[in-house]
Amino acid sequence: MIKTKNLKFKYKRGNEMNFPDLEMASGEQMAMIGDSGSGKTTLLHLLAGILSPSSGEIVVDDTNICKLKQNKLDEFRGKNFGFIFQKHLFVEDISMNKNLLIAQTLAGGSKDPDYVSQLTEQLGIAKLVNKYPSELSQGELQRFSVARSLVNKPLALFADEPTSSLDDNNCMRFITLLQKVSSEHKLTLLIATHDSRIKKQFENILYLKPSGK
Ligand SMILES: Nc1ncnc2c1ncn2[C@@H]1O[C@H](COP(=O)(O)OP(=O)(O)OP(=O)(O)O)[C@@H](O)[C@H]1O
Repeated sequence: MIKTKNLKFKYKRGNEMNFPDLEMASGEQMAMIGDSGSGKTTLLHLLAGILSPSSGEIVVDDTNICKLKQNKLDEFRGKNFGFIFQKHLFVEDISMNKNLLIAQTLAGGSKDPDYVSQLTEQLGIAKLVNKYPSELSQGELQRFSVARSLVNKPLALFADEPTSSLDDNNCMRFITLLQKVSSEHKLTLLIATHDSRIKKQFENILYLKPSGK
């Protein structure tokens, strides 16, 4: 469960943003829609504990993450959240398999090659694990991004504009993949987007108005 209350945030040189309260049950899927500048990335970063709110609460299951000290917050984030961004950044001079394995150790856990194999099988990229990032297509890298977001068995997956550079077919294919992964792994899924094609794929939508109000 992810729940926010009276969340406010202000960048050093910006206006205060007020965010609508959010409540997502475990495994729920939601799209966050808003124009450019409405605060989608900011809200995702607040939920993920990358930014701290100026006031308000963010509760994930029984933990108010705003009250965690930095090292505990980093640990909580690594264990419980997966991220997918528009650009898929991987370490260029190691194989995809190693990229996935370091994502496990960076989050403070130990390497679990069996789970990595299981995920790459499930996502149809098992044959590509010994390739390097520069040898893969954007679509393949995107699947590896999904694999990487799942390697630590998170509770929630946050995706920031994951489809804005995709054509219609690939957009729908990717959203369907994220929804399938979310259902199979019982992951809470929140996708931030201004891509109107995504809207009809979700029953639950959080609308952000400019400046978060
Ligand atoms: N580091 C920063 N310092 C100051 N203002 C910022 C910073 N990052 C974002 N902003 C401002 O905060 C507001 C919300 O930005 P945010 O990136 O969250 O919006 P968004 O809805 O994700 O936009 P987009 O769809 O264009 O990615 C915008 O007005 C933006 O200019």
